[in-house]
Amino acid sequence: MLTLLLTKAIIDASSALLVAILLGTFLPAGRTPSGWYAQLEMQWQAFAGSGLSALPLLVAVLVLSKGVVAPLLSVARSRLIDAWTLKISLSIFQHELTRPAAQRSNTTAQDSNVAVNFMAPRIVIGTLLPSLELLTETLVVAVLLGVLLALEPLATAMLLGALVMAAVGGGVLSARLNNIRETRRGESQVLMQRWVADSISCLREIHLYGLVDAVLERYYPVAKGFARATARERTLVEVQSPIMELFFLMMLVLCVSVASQGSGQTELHAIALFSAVGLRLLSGFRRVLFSLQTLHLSRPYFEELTAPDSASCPAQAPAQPLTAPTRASPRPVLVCEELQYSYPQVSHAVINNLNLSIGQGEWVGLVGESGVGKSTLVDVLIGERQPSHGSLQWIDLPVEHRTIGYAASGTTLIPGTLRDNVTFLGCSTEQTLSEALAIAGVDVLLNRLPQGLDTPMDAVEQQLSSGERQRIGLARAVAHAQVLLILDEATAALDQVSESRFLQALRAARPELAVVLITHRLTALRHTDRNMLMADGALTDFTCSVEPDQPSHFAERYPSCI
Ligand SMILES: Nc1ncnc2c1ncn2[C@@H]1O[C@H](COP(=O)(O)OP(=O)(O)OP(=O)(O)O)[C@@H](O)[C@H]1O
Repeated sequence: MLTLLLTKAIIDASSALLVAILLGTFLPAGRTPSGWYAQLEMQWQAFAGSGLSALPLLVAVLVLSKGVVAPLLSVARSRLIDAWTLKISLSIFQHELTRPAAQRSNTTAQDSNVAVNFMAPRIVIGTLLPSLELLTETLVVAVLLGVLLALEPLATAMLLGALVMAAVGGGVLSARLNNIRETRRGESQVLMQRWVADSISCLREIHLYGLVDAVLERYYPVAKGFARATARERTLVEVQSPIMELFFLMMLVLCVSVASQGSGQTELHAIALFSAVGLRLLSGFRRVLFSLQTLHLSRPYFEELTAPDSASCPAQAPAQPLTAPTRASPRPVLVCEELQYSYPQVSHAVINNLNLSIGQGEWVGLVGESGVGKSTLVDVLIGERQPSHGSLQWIDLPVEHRTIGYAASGTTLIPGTLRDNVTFLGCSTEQTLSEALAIAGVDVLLNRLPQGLDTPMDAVEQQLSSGERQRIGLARAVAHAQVLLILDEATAALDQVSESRFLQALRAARPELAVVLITHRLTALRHTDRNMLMADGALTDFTCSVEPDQPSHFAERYPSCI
């Protein structure tokens, strides 16, 4: 990259000199013979032969370098940026996907965290590149300018005239290019942002179902499209820049040649030389400012990237040794003993001395006041958070987390079809898929969709009710659950009859499945085998005879749970 930039800077600087020489050829014959330009001209004649006119050659070299070579170098540079953007984007996304919950900030997917990550590739590219450019271009321009300033004083309204003309022409060109790039880049930008935001909203599912690689694979073409669009945008800008400079220089040539006719001035060539190099200086300053701006913008992101805890993901905790089950019947699949968990920077433990055993096919209801720690417990159960104390043992499970299905109250739909959203980039069989759809009651929605399972969700997402959306989330969880299904207020958007139907259908179709049902709704507890109440970080057995028409018992005892 540095070589490319240096080559381009040298081409630009040489072009400026070439223009100055070209301008010299238009000047009146009465220029000072001892002047530096006359000396230069003599040397050229000695080198090229007196009969050979330098003019066509100089014009050809100038047009070739500014009009062809410089844009080509810009295209090559954009290709490199393309590769960088893609690589940085993927690594940031992978980092975000694999970072343990404890290291994640509290911001949600829609918040600045994602926005910062999304902006990162552009910020990084926009920072590194101008910094390198500064290095090469300001060096060349500063040297040239120093020499020319020593030779001649500043002058001329002609330069201003040329600048005005270039600015007007450039404004028109920029407006047209802006329109083109805005529409092309906008699409991939929206899709990429959506992928990152949605994936971060679904992190629990992605981790549980072991889908980090699958998500990255799907994200790859999106990121590639974005990288290409970004590179294309930069290419347009970069190609525009030398063309604009050429335009400006041509204007300058015109102005000087017209003004010098019969004027008798002898040093116009110096003005021209100064102007040509001055142009480079102007663009150099512009890039210095741009670089400073982007460095300023990107500083918070670099600080986050270089923070000690973001360097890498710690290795997954080794599997706990299997011990004898503590309950004989039903056969336990999960046993937790004396679990403890505190959030960083929070003094009290959200989970404190918590014991829980879940048997195969057993349904456990989990109730408790809002904010008591139910979702935190789920995070600990599914391995998103590591307990600070106690043991958590999965019995006889070869791959401990991929056998758990999980659904929460909110369902994030990922870009793709309904099928993609239920299989969730995994490889569920048609039978598992249709069974999950039927249990969750998505089959009704399915009949309404124009392309059935292959209907792109983008097209119909706005038309889905919150209950229909939740059914898709439930189907996703059921399709992935093999041993345990965790429903964290996952039926809250369904009416009670629909919720009851779903739970009955689930029990009938998947009797082997253990279920943890977290709910604030009393009637759901009719479907569980036993219930636990969470309070002060621990669980206590909770028995209540809950009838649909007699909710008062539970409500009176624990009014805040309803
Ligand atoms: N990332 C976090 N950092 C610090 N504290 C947190 C974090 N996430 C949750 N908490 C706090 O931990 C406690 C338990 O939160 P949790 O979401 O587990 O409760 P909950 O029982 O699931 O609540 P609800 O029924 O409202 O969903 C709350 O006091 C909450 O403010």
